Amino acid sequence: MVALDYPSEQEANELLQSLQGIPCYMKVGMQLFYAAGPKFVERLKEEGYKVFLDLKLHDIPNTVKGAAASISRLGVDMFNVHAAGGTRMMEAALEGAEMASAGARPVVIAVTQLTSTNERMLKEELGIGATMEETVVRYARLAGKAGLDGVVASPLEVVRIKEAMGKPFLTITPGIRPRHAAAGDQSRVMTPAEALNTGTDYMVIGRPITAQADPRQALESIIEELI
Ligand SMILES: O=c1ccn([C@@H]2O[C@H](COP(=O)(O)O)[C@@H](O)[C@H]2O)c(=O)[nH]1
Repeated sequence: MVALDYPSEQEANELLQSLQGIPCYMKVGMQLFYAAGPKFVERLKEEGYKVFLDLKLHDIPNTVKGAAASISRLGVDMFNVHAAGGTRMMEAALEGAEMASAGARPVVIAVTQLTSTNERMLKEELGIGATMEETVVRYARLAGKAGLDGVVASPLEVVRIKEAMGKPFLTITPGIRPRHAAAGDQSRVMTPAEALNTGTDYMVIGRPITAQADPRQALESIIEELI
């Protein structure tokens, strides 16, 4: 999955042009969605892209249900909520998605702990006494209980999530960094090859592709590393 983190539709278009013909999911996050709006998402779908709308819903259940319905009407393939919203909120997301989709609803997943969070932040800032792995697995269990299809986590937690939830429960993993790439604000990272070995279902990759002088070449070299 390529993270289209751009401030405008025009810049996203340039990236789409440069990656033409390479089959990958396009992830639209808050930056681009708030700039380009639902129309851009609809256009991606019309052009045949698989779309993950990464808006990380987190609100009271009734509001999330409505937002999930609006998102589902855009025809996206996947969207997410924060597991920290609790099981009732996650169930409401699913209800909204089902209500708005005739037949196949989008895949609905939950963010566990952001991949920018490290163990120190977990303990000292968030006041969570459990380890990162325990916390992520706890959120994965909540998401599974609510009927969601999977979670967003770092590749470091995939093996434990799959052990706890079974293989069909999806893992979507940002925090992917090729060996010489800067980690930036990401704390829990793995290389693409290491992440593949964990059995993750989808890798989300942004700046190691989008911030490079030649994004196509950057993506091709990541794919080569994986085959
Ligand atoms: O825990 C999370 C949840 C979402 N993300 C998103 O993934 C991409 C990662 O981009 P990079 O440039 O490869 O760091 C970005 O859109 C985040 O919003 C995440 O990183 N961690």
